[in-house]
Amino acid sequence: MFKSGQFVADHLGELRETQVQPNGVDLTVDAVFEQTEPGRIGRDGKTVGERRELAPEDGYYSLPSGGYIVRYGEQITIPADHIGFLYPRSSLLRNSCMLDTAVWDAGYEGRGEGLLEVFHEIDIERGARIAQLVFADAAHVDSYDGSYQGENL
Ligand SMILES: O=c1ccn([C@H]2C[C@H](O)[C@@H](COP(=O)(O)OP(=O)(O)OP(=O)(O)O)O2)c(=O)[nH]1
Repeated sequence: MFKSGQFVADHLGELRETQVQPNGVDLTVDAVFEQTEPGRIGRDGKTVGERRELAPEDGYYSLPSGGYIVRYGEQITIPADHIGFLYPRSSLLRNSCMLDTAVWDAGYEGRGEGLLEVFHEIDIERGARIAQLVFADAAHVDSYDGSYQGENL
């Protein structure tokens, strides 16, 4: 079963009232990066490629078509017995953009990241809402203890 937006809000850091939605919590964009060097994914390990942080102009990121890594502004905790899913705000889709996300594991804590795909140039204000995080009940073996634990805190 999916949880209410208020339940999700109770597991996040400081939020604006407008971020709490009926079924989840809207996440904001805190930083945008462009990858500059290749990463590497092997059978036993991985590295994340170098990236450079973009500077907003007058508070806005003007993004030409391409792929960007975004860091969310909220401090996230995925509680035990739950799993998190993140969806793009539909206004992104309606503007020819997409946010790609992975599984948010029980026990994860941090300020996570996602891949913003821009198919048509868009202006996004730093701090604007771009995604919605929802929680569902989930059975799990152990809790998240990977290399991204505690990231960006
Ligand atoms: O879109 C997403 C999805 C998840 N996460 C966070 C929460 C998740 O629990 C953690 C690790 O994700 P995953 O398990 O997919 O990472 P991995 O590539 O398997 O690395 P590791 O084995 O170090 O965890 O990253 C994000 O920041 N963005």
